[in-house]
Amino acid sequence: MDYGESGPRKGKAMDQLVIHENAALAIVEGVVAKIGSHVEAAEWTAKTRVDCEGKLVTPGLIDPHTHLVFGGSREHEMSLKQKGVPYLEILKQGGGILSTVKATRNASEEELYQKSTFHLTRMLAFGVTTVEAKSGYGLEKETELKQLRVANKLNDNHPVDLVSTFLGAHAVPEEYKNNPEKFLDVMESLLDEIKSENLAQFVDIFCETGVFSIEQSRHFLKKAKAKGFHVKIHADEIDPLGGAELAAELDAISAEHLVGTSEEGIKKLADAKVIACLLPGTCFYLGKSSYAKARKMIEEGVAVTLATDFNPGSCPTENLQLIMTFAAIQLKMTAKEIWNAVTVNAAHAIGLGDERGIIAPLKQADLVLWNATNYEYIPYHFGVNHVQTVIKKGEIVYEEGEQNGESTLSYTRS
Ligand SMILES: N=CN[C@@H](CCC(=O)O)C(=O)O
Ligand SMILES: [Zn+2]
Repeated sequence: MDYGESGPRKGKAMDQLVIHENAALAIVEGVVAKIGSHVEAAEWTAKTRVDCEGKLVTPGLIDPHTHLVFGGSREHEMSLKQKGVPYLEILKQGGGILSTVKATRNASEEELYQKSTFHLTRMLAFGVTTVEAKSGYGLEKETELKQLRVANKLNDNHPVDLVSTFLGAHAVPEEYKNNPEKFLDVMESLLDEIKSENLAQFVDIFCETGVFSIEQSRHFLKKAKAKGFHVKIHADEIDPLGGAELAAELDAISAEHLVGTSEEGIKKLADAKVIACLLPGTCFYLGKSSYAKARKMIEEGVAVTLATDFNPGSCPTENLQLIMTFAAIQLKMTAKEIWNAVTVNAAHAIGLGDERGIIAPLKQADLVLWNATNYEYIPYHFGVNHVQTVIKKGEIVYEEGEQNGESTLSYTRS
């Protein structure tokens, strides 16, 4: 991808932050109008003032990889995992993704909408103001479109903005288990309708042993590109098949997981300017001992972003702050690299880098006021929520509650 001059941060630039001390900012009509000192701000006229004294304020967090809309849950898989049954074996036996497919097919659009609202509101409480949401638990026309419609409706009604990704190629359903190519043809046949109704901005595929091969993924994603979609790939998550190399070949906007990616694959990602979307929460939850080689990626000049991968199987958490800690401990990323990963680079990974992800004049006023004095504190003190206030397009949409230490949550959208 060509991002021009103001693209994602990479290499040494990933380890730099612009920090304004004792600063104030003015918001007009949902965008940042100016940044000045708190002394200057005393002269500004404002309808509403938010006191941030002594506190950290950052851009709203952006979660660029989630599977937000799904039916059911998979807590019954925990004991299988504990017995050492591998993730792909559970899938092969008709569980895993396929069990969520059954629950999602059986859920009404309204049920999915209510359930996704609950998860999305929790993400907002953790400081997330923009989310990417994938389909992929339908694996048939009706349910895939149902999932995408739910995500689009959430984008219309919920304060958090959503971008949608069509992941119809997430697994081979039982009906096509002996003919995955035919199944991909069916998913390909949905692309025109998805495009014309603007139901998704991206197309993704799970390129993995026992799911879709490199050849099948190349064929499918080329068709999506020909229809005008940007593409993403679940690449090298379990087995190093060469998904990163394919992402580079296809000029994907991002490649996801990349746990087993080779050094050659990393170089190709850097050359092709594919953003590496790393998901350390998934490695943690699958009990893996190896994680994506973030240090090597940053050294080679790959722009890295981080996401929850929120889904009912391999990473059931809405908490992007927790992922920031995993990135520090397991990926050895610095606090500055982590903040760039979950803000500006995440925005670029979902095509919104021009308008959000940093605090600067004319950028969308999506902000988080933290119960912390400095940016290093958030990945350091883990497992709790540090958010005090979330501002979305200049409006307060979440405030930590004061009663009994519990959070209260309010959101309206004008
Ligand atoms: N690996 C493929 N898809 C998801 C998991 C989906 C699931 O297990 O339900 C992922 O990115 O980890
Ligand atoms: Zn995923």
